[in-house]
Amino acid sequence: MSTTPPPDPARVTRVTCVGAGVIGGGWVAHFLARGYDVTAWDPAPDAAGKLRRLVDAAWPALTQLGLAPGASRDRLTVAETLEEACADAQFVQESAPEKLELKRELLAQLDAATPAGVVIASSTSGYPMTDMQTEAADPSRLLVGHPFNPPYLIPLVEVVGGERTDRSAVEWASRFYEVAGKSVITMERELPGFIANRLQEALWREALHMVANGEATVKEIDDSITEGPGLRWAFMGPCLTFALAGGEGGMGHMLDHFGPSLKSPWTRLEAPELDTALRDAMVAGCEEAAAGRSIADLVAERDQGVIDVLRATGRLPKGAAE
Ligand SMILES: NC(=O)C1=CN([C@@H]2O[C@H](COP(=O)(O)OP(=O)(O)OC[C@H]3O[C@@H](n4cnc5c(N)ncnc54)[C@H](O)[C@@H]3O)[C@@H](O)[C@H]2O)C=CC1
Ligand SMILES: C[N+](C)(C)CC(=O)CC(=O)[O-]
Repeated sequence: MSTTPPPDPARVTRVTCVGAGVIGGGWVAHFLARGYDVTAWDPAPDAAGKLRRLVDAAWPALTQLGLAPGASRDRLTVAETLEEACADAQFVQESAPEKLELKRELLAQLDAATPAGVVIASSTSGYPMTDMQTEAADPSRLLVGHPFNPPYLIPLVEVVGGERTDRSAVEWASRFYEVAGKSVITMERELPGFIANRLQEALWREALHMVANGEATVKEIDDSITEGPGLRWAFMGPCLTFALAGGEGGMGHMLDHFGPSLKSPWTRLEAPELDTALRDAMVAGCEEAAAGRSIADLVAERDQGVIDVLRATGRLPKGAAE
């Protein structure tokens, strides 16, 4: 780790976001709404216009949630080069495409361009930092800060370092994200898919299986969650809700009762083949489930839904309009 200490997490005013697609753009919107100066860089020729459209689409939801004092879309700068974007960064969030080689090279470039001691986080949805920090001169400040879509509304960030990450960088990032309004899980060790994606992957694998085998439609799969367990999961996780399935006997009775019958589903599950037929069936199923709503309509519907759930469960950020 560099001997230059990073700034106090509570005193950070400038954040750099590298990669400005769905997630990078979502991070930009989040940090702007929390009152930071944000510099973004993305190599795509149309990146600036796309980013500003994404921030504009997110702003009504963020305004409804309550903006931090001084928060403004005017505090976004789109840099011409990666070096310019990182030159005076106090924190860097990388959200480039999920390709291991690209991440390795990009993180090394970011490390070279960012002031010593400043922490650099990757939004990767699954690569362990140990596999991504191989090319950087100072891997000790590189870590994963895995967000959930959209980062400007879903509170969770999973923070985890790699084998060559300094523990102090992990602690710094966890504290910084908390100050920036996120809900943080700091993981002690690397797990493929971290915690939440590992769970989502199990669900997703079975959804694809059912569509591939013609056992359920996309709409039935989605309705089975939104009309069923999803209602509970917004405020009580899968373990505690299943403890209630054991009645007064709680989790002990639940496991004694249902454990033996779960052995078969736990052991028969395999990865489905993601062939063209399955890809096309998923795309057609989602179009049918969208029932004429555009992606922009669905984004607005999702954003309002998340805000309503946060409000209903008493988790609106401080200062949000009731
Ligand atoms: N889409 C999602 O729901 C989530 C994605 N993530 C992670 O976030 C990261 C970004 O994913 P998305 O935003 O979905 O992808 P995206 O495809 O929407 O955006 C990626 C952006 O990176 C830019 N880019 C391409 N090469 C680059 C480079 N060398 N340096 C910097 N930027 C570059 C592209 O122009 C594009 O704007 C990935 O690591 C992904 O795993 C994490 C959580 C959720
Ligand atoms: C689809 N995804 C694996 C990239 C999703 C995530 O990583 C988290 C999320 O937003 O659910």
